[in-house]
Amino acid sequence: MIQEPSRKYRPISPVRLEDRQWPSKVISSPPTWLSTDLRDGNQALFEPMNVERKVRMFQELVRIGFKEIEVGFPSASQIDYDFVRRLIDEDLVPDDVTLMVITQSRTDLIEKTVDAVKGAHSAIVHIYNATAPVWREVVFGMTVPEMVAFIDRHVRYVKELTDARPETRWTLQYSPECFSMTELDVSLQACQAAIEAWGTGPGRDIIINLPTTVENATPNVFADQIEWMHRHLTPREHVILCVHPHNDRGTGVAAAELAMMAGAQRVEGCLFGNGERSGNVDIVTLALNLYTQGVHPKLDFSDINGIARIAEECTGLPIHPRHPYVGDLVFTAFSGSHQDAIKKGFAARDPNGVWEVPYLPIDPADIGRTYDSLIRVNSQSGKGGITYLLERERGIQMPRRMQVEFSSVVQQHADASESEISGQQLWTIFSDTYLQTQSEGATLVYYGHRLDDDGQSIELDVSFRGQHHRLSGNGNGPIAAVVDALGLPIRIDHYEERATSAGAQAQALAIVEAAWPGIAGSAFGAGISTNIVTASVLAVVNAINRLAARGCPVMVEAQDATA
Ligand SMILES: CC(=O)SCCNC(=O)CCNC(=O)[C@H](O)C(C)(C)COP(=O)(O)OP(=O)(O)OC[C@H]1O[C@@H](n2cnc3c(N)ncnc32)[C@H](O)[C@@H]1OP(=O)(O)O
Ligand SMILES: CC(C)C(=O)C(=O)O
Ligand SMILES: [Mg+2]
Repeated sequence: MIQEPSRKYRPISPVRLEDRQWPSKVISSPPTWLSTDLRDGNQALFEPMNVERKVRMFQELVRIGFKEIEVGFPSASQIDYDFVRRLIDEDLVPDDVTLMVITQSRTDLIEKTVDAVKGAHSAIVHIYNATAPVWREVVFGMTVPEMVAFIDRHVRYVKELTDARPETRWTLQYSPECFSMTELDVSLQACQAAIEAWGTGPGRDIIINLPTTVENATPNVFADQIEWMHRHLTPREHVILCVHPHNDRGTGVAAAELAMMAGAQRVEGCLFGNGERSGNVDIVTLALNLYTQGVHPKLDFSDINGIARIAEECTGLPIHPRHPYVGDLVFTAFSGSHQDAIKKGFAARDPNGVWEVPYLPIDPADIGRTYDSLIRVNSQSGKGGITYLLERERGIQMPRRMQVEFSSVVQQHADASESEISGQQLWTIFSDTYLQTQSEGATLVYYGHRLDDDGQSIELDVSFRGQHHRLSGNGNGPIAAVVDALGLPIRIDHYEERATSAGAQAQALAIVEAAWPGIAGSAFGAGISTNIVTASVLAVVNAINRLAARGCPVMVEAQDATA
């Protein structure tokens, strides 16, 4: 990089528009969408689509709900020409869908283009020429008046050819390529030339398409340019004002949104931002941005993953995991405070109310995404996410203090492994920590019990240090009876039991927090069984084993030793 980029790069001049209106406008209805996946998108691929892939993409675009689709540059390539013919000849174009075909302003190419859509019920012929100073001077060698005459001549030629084919409903689209780099008065002259040559008026609309062929300014400048054109184009009521943003500065979506606020009625772009260089504007993001503001985009992204897979297959380009709305990770929170807030948001959610789940701009279910990957665990995660995942995967609900304790155990594993902890690994850690507690030399092992009918006295079979013991105890419930039978000075600070699944074969999860007088802190233990008393006994035994691991002097005295 050079030290003084101002020697090499020029900032764009701001538009003099003191009374600009767009900043206080709100987008309340969707634009007309045009997909250029099969043209601008296609001309940007390592390997352009063959006819089969184009048909597949076309059918997907129709399914999504696009009513205007730019299908190619038929005068430039035989594949494009054959593809357009196939759509028409095989009657693959629904009645409410209009094909658009692009051509340079050259008579031979215009002829072939109009010919390519022969027999279509409706068609848009898209004609363009670059209008910005460098192109005028370097590429075309034309003055502004010469360029205006050039546009007039070629639009009249399109009109002549299309007027001769009244069986098709024709619309003209004119694009001053590189509009955002062109002086506004020159763009206006170019567009007015096209508007007049086309005979625009009642029953004969024209689409004026204003591109950021190469995005070159902040989106507010583009919005000013659009509002300026919106105010000056005439007859405005017969002009469909369209924008075609690219994404060279990474602000294609913002440019399109501000342009809609500034008067654009139609937007051209590609699925997932495919397109030349850094892409055309991403129509999926734009549409779902509208949706999350309560405006239905009139495009259907209910199965966004399915659409993504087809787009990837047709273009050969993978979608980034962080791509808005569709990326594999965009509904995933790894970080602790986000996980905590999402978990609480879901718990507090009114299924029929307004969507207000923290950190989730959209309900993933609305676009066919599951809640499965919402929360994933790594070293950045906290108790909220960990407990959410365990509850979702295994139906395990932990009391708050146990959540705190368990999250630090998981944290150690995540730090040590330096990788993500899956739901299965989380379960293994939970199980090793609370269900299969083993401690050197002093491990209690549960073998069985018999509880009397009123649930107040128990006979317990355990082994300790290799010796089997049959112990008996009494209490005002099974837990108290177990503690009594063991004859240990433990205090039960917390006990809870709940089913981890529904149905007759449901497993009960018992959780016990036990403390040993004189030893700081407490220990949790858990037990899982289809029998609720077994689950409770296991939970007590596991809590004791964890206390023993901390140095509590556990000793089980035989009352009635068995062989
Ligand atoms: C920003 C965009 O996305 S615009 C779309 C761009 N897409 C494409 O160009 C893909 C398809 N294009 C092609 O395959 C080829 O350009 C073709 C087949 C159309 C034409 O090929 P060629 O006749 O060999 O011309 P070439 O590609 O070199 O184009 C340059 C010529 O076209 C002229 N030209 C460029 N754009 C235009 C235009 N919009 N209208 C009229 N002439 C134009 C140039 O001035 C140059 O003319 P010159 O030869 O007299 O100097
Ligand atoms: C042909 C035009 C509209 C284009 O694709 C562009 O300028 O980006
Ligand atoms: Mg383009």
